[in-house]
Amino acid sequence: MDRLELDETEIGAMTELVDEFEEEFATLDSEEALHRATVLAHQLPNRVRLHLNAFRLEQLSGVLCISGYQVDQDRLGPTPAHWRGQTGPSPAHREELLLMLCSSLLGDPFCWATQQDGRMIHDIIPIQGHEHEQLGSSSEALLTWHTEDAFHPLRGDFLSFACLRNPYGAATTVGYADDLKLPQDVRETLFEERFIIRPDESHLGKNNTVPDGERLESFEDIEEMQRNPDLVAVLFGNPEQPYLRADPYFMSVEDGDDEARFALDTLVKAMDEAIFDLTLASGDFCFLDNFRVVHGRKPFRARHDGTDRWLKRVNVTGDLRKSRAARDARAVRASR
Ligand SMILES: O=C(O)CCC(=O)C(=O)O
Ligand SMILES: [Fe+2]
Repeated sequence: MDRLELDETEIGAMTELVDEFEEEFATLDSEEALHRATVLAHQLPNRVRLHLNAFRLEQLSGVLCISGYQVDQDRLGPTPAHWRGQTGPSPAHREELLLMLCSSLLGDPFCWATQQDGRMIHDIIPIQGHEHEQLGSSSEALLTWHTEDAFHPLRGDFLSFACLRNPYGAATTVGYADDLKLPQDVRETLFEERFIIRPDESHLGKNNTVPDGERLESFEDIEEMQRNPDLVAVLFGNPEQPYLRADPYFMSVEDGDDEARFALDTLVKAMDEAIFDLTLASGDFCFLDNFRVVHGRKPFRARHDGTDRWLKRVNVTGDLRKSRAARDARAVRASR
Protein backbone atom coordinates (compact mmCIF):
# COMPACT_ATOMS: atom_id res chain seq x y z
CA MET A 1 0.00 0.00 0.00
CA ASP A 2 1.05 3.61 -0.39
CA ARG A 3 1.03 6.17 2.35
CA LEU A 4 1.47 9.91 2.14
CA GLU A 5 2.34 11.50 5.50
CA LEU A 6 1.26 15.12 5.38
CA ASP A 7 3.80 17.60 6.71
CA GLU A 8 2.97 20.63 8.87
CA THR A 9 2.83 22.99 5.88
CA GLU A 10 0.43 20.71 4.01
CA ILE A 11 -1.80 20.26 7.05
CA GLY A 12 -1.81 24.04 7.51
CA ALA A 13 -2.73 24.61 3.87
CA MET A 14 -5.58 22.09 4.00
CA THR A 15 -6.87 23.59 7.25
CA GLU A 16 -6.85 27.06 5.71
CA LEU A 17 -8.63 25.82 2.61
CA VAL A 18 -11.41 24.32 4.74
CA ASP A 19 -11.55 27.45 6.93
CA GLU A 20 -12.07 29.55 3.85
CA PHE A 21 -14.61 27.39 2.05
CA GLU A 22 -16.56 25.37 4.61
CA GLU A 23 -19.41 27.86 4.76
CA GLU A 24 -19.61 28.28 1.03
CA PHE A 25 -19.96 24.49 0.80
CA ALA A 26 -22.75 24.23 3.36
CA THR A 27 -24.14 21.37 1.28
CA LEU A 28 -21.83 19.04 -0.57
CA ASP A 29 -24.22 17.10 -2.74
CA SER A 30 -25.83 19.80 -4.89
CA GLU A 31 -24.74 19.87 -8.52
CA GLU A 32 -23.30 23.34 -7.96
CA ALA A 33 -21.23 22.20 -4.95
CA LEU A 34 -19.96 19.12 -6.80
CA HIS A 35 -18.94 21.26 -9.75
CA ARG A 36 -17.19 23.80 -7.54
CA ALA A 37 -15.48 21.11 -5.44
CA THR A 38 -13.87 19.69 -8.58
CA VAL A 39 -12.24 23.04 -9.24
CA LEU A 40 -11.43 23.85 -5.61
CA ALA A 41 -9.62 20.49 -5.36
CA HIS A 42 -6.85 22.05 -7.43
CA GLN A 43 -5.97 24.16 -4.42
CA LEU A 44 -5.04 21.10 -2.36
CA PRO A 45 -1.29 20.80 -1.67
CA ASN A 46 0.80 19.70 -4.62
CA ARG A 47 1.91 16.36 -3.14
CA VAL A 48 -1.69 15.42 -2.34
CA ARG A 49 -2.70 16.10 -5.93
CA LEU A 50 0.30 14.26 -7.34
CA HIS A 51 -0.36 11.18 -5.19
CA LEU A 52 -4.05 11.08 -6.02
CA ASN A 53 -3.33 11.45 -9.71
CA ALA A 54 -0.69 8.69 -9.65
CA PHE A 55 -3.20 6.51 -7.80
CA ARG A 56 -5.90 7.26 -10.38
CA LEU A 57 -3.52 6.36 -13.20
CA GLU A 58 -2.66 3.03 -11.53
CA GLN A 59 0.93 4.04 -10.94
CA LEU A 60 0.51 3.18 -7.24
CA SER A 61 -0.55 0.01 -5.47
CA GLY A 62 -4.33 0.48 -5.50
CA VAL A 63 -4.48 1.50 -1.80
CA LEU A 64 -3.51 5.04 -0.87
CA CYS A 65 -3.66 6.38 2.67
CA ILE A 66 -3.12 10.09 3.31
CA SER A 67 -2.30 10.54 6.99
CA GLY A 68 -1.52 13.27 9.46
CA TYR A 69 -4.64 15.42 9.37
CA GLN A 70 -6.02 16.10 12.86
CA VAL A 71 -9.72 15.67 13.52
CA ASP A 72 -11.08 17.84 16.34
CA GLN A 73 -12.84 15.18 18.43
CA ASP A 74 -14.74 17.73 20.54
CA ARG A 75 -16.29 19.35 17.48
CA LEU A 76 -17.34 15.92 16.23
CA GLY A 77 -19.32 15.04 19.35
CA PRO A 78 -20.65 11.53 19.77
CA THR A 79 -20.61 8.92 17.01
CA PRO A 80 -24.21 8.69 15.79
CA ALA A 81 -26.19 5.55 16.56
CA HIS A 82 -27.54 5.39 12.98
CA TRP A 83 -26.74 7.17 9.69
CA ARG A 84 -30.42 8.11 9.41
CA GLY A 85 -30.26 10.42 12.43
CA GLN A 86 -28.30 13.13 10.66
CA THR A 87 -30.59 15.81 9.26
CA GLY A 88 -28.62 19.08 9.00
CA PRO A 89 -24.92 19.39 8.13
CA SER A 90 -22.69 16.75 9.70
CA PRO A 91 -20.42 17.78 12.60
CA ALA A 92 -17.75 16.22 10.37
CA HIS A 93 -18.54 18.70 7.62
CA ARG A 94 -14.88 19.80 7.39
CA GLU A 95 -13.68 16.24 6.86
CA GLU A 96 -16.52 15.59 4.41
CA LEU A 97 -15.40 18.59 2.37
CA LEU A 98 -11.80 17.33 2.30
CA LEU A 99 -13.00 13.87 1.33
CA MET A 100 -15.06 15.31 -1.53
CA LEU A 101 -12.15 17.45 -2.71
CA CYS A 102 -9.73 14.52 -2.77
CA SER A 103 -12.35 12.27 -4.39
CA SER A 104 -12.93 14.88 -7.10
CA LEU A 105 -9.33 14.41 -8.18
CA LEU A 106 -10.04 10.73 -8.88
CA GLY A 107 -13.25 11.17 -10.84
CA ASP A 108 -16.82 12.16 -10.03
CA PRO A 109 -18.47 11.30 -6.71
CA PHE A 110 -21.83 9.59 -7.15
CA CYS A 111 -24.34 7.74 -5.01
CA TRP A 112 -27.06 5.11 -5.18
CA ALA A 113 -30.76 5.84 -4.85
CA THR A 114 -30.94 2.52 -2.99
CA GLN A 115 -28.21 3.02 -0.40
CA GLN A 116 -28.34 5.06 2.83
CA ASP A 117 -31.49 6.79 1.53
CA GLY A 118 -29.68 8.13 -1.53
CA ARG A 119 -27.05 10.11 0.40
CA MET A 120 -23.85 11.14 -1.31
CA ILE A 121 -21.64 10.74 1.75
CA HIS A 122 -22.15 7.60 3.79
CA ASP A 123 -21.57 7.10 7.49
CA ILE A 124 -19.88 3.81 8.31
CA ILE A 125 -20.70 3.19 11.96
CA PRO A 126 -21.73 0.13 13.95
CA ILE A 127 -25.52 0.01 14.33
CA GLN A 128 -27.25 -1.79 17.16
CA GLY A 129 -29.16 -4.77 15.78
CA HIS A 130 -26.84 -5.11 12.75
CA GLU A 131 -23.98 -6.77 14.70
CA HIS A 132 -24.10 -10.01 12.74
CA GLU A 133 -25.16 -8.72 9.29
CA GLN A 134 -23.04 -8.56 6.10
CA LEU A 135 -23.27 -4.77 6.17
CA GLY A 136 -20.79 -1.96 6.78
CA SER A 137 -22.82 -1.28 9.95
CA SER A 138 -22.11 -4.73 11.42
CA SER A 139 -19.49 -5.25 14.11
CA GLU A 140 -19.26 -8.75 15.56
CA ALA A 141 -19.41 -10.45 12.18
CA LEU A 142 -16.48 -10.56 9.81
CA LEU A 143 -17.42 -8.35 6.86
CA THR A 144 -16.15 -10.68 4.16
CA TRP A 145 -13.94 -9.25 1.43
CA HIS A 146 -15.59 -7.77 -1.65
CA THR A 147 -15.32 -5.18 -4.35
CA GLU A 148 -17.82 -2.44 -3.58
CA ASP A 149 -21.23 -2.93 -5.22
CA ALA A 150 -19.76 -5.88 -7.15
CA PHE A 151 -23.21 -6.89 -8.40
CA HIS A 152 -23.78 -3.64 -10.24
CA PRO A 153 -22.48 -2.85 -13.74
CA LEU A 154 -22.21 0.82 -12.69
CA ARG A 155 -20.18 0.20 -9.51
CA GLY A 156 -17.56 2.80 -8.65
CA ASP A 157 -14.01 2.83 -9.92
CA PHE A 158 -12.78 4.06 -6.55
CA LEU A 159 -13.95 4.11 -2.96
CA SER A 160 -12.88 6.89 -0.60
CA PHE A 161 -12.89 6.83 3.19
CA ALA A 162 -12.23 9.44 5.84
CA CYS A 163 -11.60 7.96 9.28
CA LEU A 164 -12.96 10.25 11.96
CA ARG A 165 -12.25 7.94 14.88
CA ASN A 166 -11.33 4.33 15.51
CA PRO A 167 -10.51 4.15 19.21
CA TYR A 168 -10.22 0.37 19.42
CA GLY A 169 -8.39 -0.08 16.11
CA ALA A 170 -11.01 -2.16 14.26
CA ALA A 171 -9.22 -3.35 11.13
CA THR A 172 -10.27 -2.84 7.54
CA THR A 173 -8.88 -5.65 5.37
CA VAL A 174 -7.51 -5.21 1.85
CA GLY A 175 -6.21 -7.58 -0.79
CA TYR A 176 -4.69 -6.96 -4.23
CA ALA A 177 -5.89 -8.69 -7.36
CA ASP A 178 -2.26 -8.34 -8.53
CA ASP A 179 -1.09 -10.63 -5.71
CA LEU A 180 -3.27 -13.58 -6.68
CA LYS A 181 -1.40 -16.64 -7.88
CA LEU A 182 -4.00 -18.58 -9.81
CA PRO A 183 -3.52 -21.61 -12.05
CA GLN A 184 -3.98 -20.75 -15.73
CA ASP A 185 -7.17 -22.79 -16.17
CA VAL A 186 -8.77 -21.18 -13.12
CA ARG A 187 -7.83 -17.73 -14.38
CA GLU A 188 -9.37 -18.51 -17.78
CA THR A 189 -12.61 -19.71 -16.20
CA LEU A 190 -12.81 -16.56 -14.05
CA PHE A 191 -12.60 -14.49 -17.25
CA GLU A 192 -15.79 -16.17 -18.53
CA GLU A 193 -19.36 -14.99 -17.87
CA ARG A 194 -20.26 -17.89 -15.59
CA PHE A 195 -20.79 -16.22 -12.21
CA ILE A 196 -23.73 -14.77 -10.34
CA ILE A 197 -23.34 -11.79 -7.98
CA ARG A 198 -26.53 -10.83 -6.17
CA PRO A 199 -27.09 -7.37 -4.64
CA ASP A 200 -25.67 -6.95 -1.17
CA GLU A 201 -28.09 -6.12 1.60
CA SER A 202 -27.29 -2.43 1.89
CA HIS A 203 -29.39 -1.91 -1.28
CA LEU A 204 -32.51 -3.63 -0.01
CA GLY A 205 -35.65 -1.71 0.89
CA LYS A 206 -35.49 -3.03 4.46
CA ASN A 207 -32.19 -1.18 5.00
CA ASN A 208 -33.46 2.12 3.63
CA THR A 209 -36.32 4.43 4.49
CA VAL A 210 -38.49 4.32 1.41
CA PRO A 211 -41.29 6.88 1.41
CA ASP A 212 -44.39 5.53 -0.29
CA GLY A 213 -43.94 5.55 -4.02
CA GLU A 214 -40.55 7.24 -3.96
CA ARG A 215 -37.59 5.41 -5.46
CA LEU A 216 -39.92 2.45 -5.84
CA GLU A 217 -38.56 1.72 -9.28
CA SER A 218 -34.99 1.74 -8.03
CA PHE A 219 -35.74 -0.88 -5.40
CA GLU A 220 -37.69 -2.89 -7.97
CA ASP A 221 -34.60 -2.89 -10.18
CA ILE A 222 -32.58 -4.28 -7.28
CA GLU A 223 -35.23 -6.93 -6.66
CA GLU A 224 -35.06 -7.88 -10.32
CA MET A 225 -31.27 -8.25 -10.04
CA GLN A 226 -31.94 -10.45 -7.02
CA ARG A 227 -34.42 -12.65 -8.90
CA ASN A 228 -32.74 -12.72 -12.32
CA PRO A 229 -29.07 -11.93 -11.99
CA ASP A 230 -26.90 -11.80 -15.10
CA LEU A 231 -23.99 -14.16 -15.55
CA VAL A 232 -20.81 -12.11 -15.24
CA ALA A 233 -17.04 -12.58 -15.36
CA VAL A 234 -15.02 -12.21 -12.17
CA LEU A 235 -11.79 -11.19 -13.91
CA PHE A 236 -11.63 -8.77 -16.82
CA GLY A 237 -9.24 -6.46 -18.59
CA ASN A 238 -5.63 -7.46 -19.09
CA PRO A 239 -5.10 -11.26 -18.83
CA GLU A 240 -1.75 -10.81 -17.07
CA GLN A 241 -2.93 -8.17 -14.58
CA PRO A 242 -6.68 -8.55 -14.50
CA TYR A 243 -9.24 -6.35 -12.79
CA LEU A 244 -11.49 -8.07 -10.29
CA ARG A 245 -15.21 -7.97 -9.53
CA ALA A 246 -16.31 -10.22 -6.68
CA ASP A 247 -18.33 -10.47 -3.49
CA PRO A 248 -18.19 -14.19 -2.70
CA TYR A 249 -20.73 -14.01 0.13
CA PHE A 250 -23.39 -13.03 -2.43
CA MET A 251 -22.06 -15.18 -5.29
CA SER A 252 -23.02 -18.47 -6.85
CA VAL A 253 -22.67 -20.37 -10.12
CA GLU A 254 -25.22 -22.15 -12.28
CA ASP A 255 -26.31 -25.61 -11.17
CA GLY A 256 -23.81 -28.19 -12.35
CA ASP A 257 -21.08 -25.74 -13.37
CA ASP A 258 -18.44 -27.44 -11.24
CA GLU A 259 -15.60 -25.80 -13.12
CA ALA A 260 -16.88 -22.31 -12.26
CA ARG A 261 -17.52 -23.39 -8.64
CA PHE A 262 -13.96 -24.69 -8.37
CA ALA A 263 -12.53 -21.51 -9.93
CA LEU A 264 -14.47 -19.33 -7.48
CA ASP A 265 -13.42 -21.46 -4.49
CA THR A 266 -9.79 -21.26 -5.63
CA LEU A 267 -10.04 -17.47 -5.93
CA VAL A 268 -11.53 -17.19 -2.44
CA LYS A 269 -8.75 -19.33 -0.96
CA ALA A 270 -6.02 -17.36 -2.73
CA MET A 271 -7.47 -14.01 -1.63
CA ASP A 272 -8.03 -15.23 1.94
CA GLU A 273 -4.29 -15.91 2.06
CA ALA A 274 -3.29 -12.61 0.45
CA ILE A 275 -5.55 -10.26 2.39
CA PHE A 276 -4.04 -8.06 5.10
CA ASP A 277 -5.13 -5.59 7.77
CA LEU A 278 -5.26 -1.86 7.23
CA THR A 279 -6.26 -0.23 10.48
CA LEU A 280 -7.46 3.28 9.77
CA ALA A 281 -6.70 5.94 12.37
CA SER A 282 -8.41 9.25 13.02
CA GLY A 283 -7.46 11.70 10.28
CA ASP A 284 -6.64 9.05 7.66
CA PHE A 285 -8.05 9.60 4.20
CA CYS A 286 -7.96 6.24 2.44
CA PHE A 287 -8.60 5.53 -1.24
CA LEU A 288 -9.21 2.09 -2.73
CA ASP A 289 -9.09 1.13 -6.38
CA ASN A 290 -12.34 -0.81 -6.66
CA PHE A 291 -11.10 -2.67 -9.77
CA ARG A 292 -7.75 -3.74 -8.34
CA VAL A 293 -8.33 -4.38 -4.65
CA VAL A 294 -10.95 -5.98 -2.46
CA HIS A 295 -11.72 -4.92 1.08
CA GLY A 296 -13.61 -6.06 4.16
CA ARG A 297 -13.54 -5.53 7.90
CA LYS A 298 -12.55 -7.68 10.86
CA PRO A 299 -15.04 -8.32 13.68
CA PHE A 300 -14.99 -5.97 16.64
CA ARG A 301 -17.01 -5.29 19.77
CA ALA A 302 -19.04 -2.09 19.38
CA ARG A 303 -19.77 0.05 22.41
CA HIS A 304 -22.91 1.89 21.23
CA ASP A 305 -22.16 4.72 23.65
CA GLY A 306 -21.16 7.52 21.25
CA THR A 307 -17.45 6.59 21.20
CA ASP A 308 -17.57 4.02 18.37
CA ARG A 309 -15.54 3.89 15.19
CA TRP A 310 -16.79 6.36 12.57
CA LEU A 311 -15.84 6.53 8.89
CA LYS A 312 -17.20 8.65 6.06
CA ARG A 313 -17.40 7.00 2.64
CA VAL A 314 -17.88 8.18 -0.95
CA ASN A 315 -18.18 6.27 -4.24
CA VAL A 316 -16.31 7.69 -7.22
CA THR A 317 -16.77 6.96 -10.92
CA GLY A 318 -14.27 7.62 -13.67
CA ASP A 319 -17.06 8.01 -16.21
CA LEU A 320 -20.30 9.66 -15.15
CA ARG A 321 -21.76 9.21 -18.64
CA LYS A 322 -21.88 5.44 -18.23
CA SER A 323 -24.72 5.88 -15.74
CA ARG A 324 -26.71 8.50 -17.68
CA ALA A 325 -29.53 6.07 -18.44
CA ALA A 326 -29.81 5.27 -14.75
CA ARG A 327 -29.94 8.90 -13.62
CA ASP A 328 -33.12 10.91 -13.87
CA ALA A 329 -31.44 14.08 -15.08
CA ARG A 330 -27.98 15.14 -16.14
CA ALA A 331 -27.56 16.99 -12.86
CA VAL A 332 -28.60 14.04 -10.69
CA ARG A 333 -25.78 11.95 -9.31
CA ALA A 334 -27.90 9.18 -7.81
CA SER A 335 -27.91 5.98 -9.85
CA ARG A 336 -31.00 3.82 -9.67
O1 LIG B 1 -15.61 -0.67 7.80
C1 LIG B 1 -14.74 -0.80 6.95
O2 LIG B 1 -13.54 -0.70 7.22
C2 LIG B 1 -15.11 -1.13 5.54
C3 LIG B 1 -16.54 -1.46 5.40
C4 LIG B 1 -16.94 -1.58 3.96
O3 LIG B 1 -16.84 -2.60 3.35
C5 LIG B 1 -17.40 -0.39 3.27
O4 LIG B 1 -17.64 0.62 3.93
O5 LIG B 1 -17.54 -0.44 2.05
FE1 LIG C 1 -17.32 -2.27 1.24
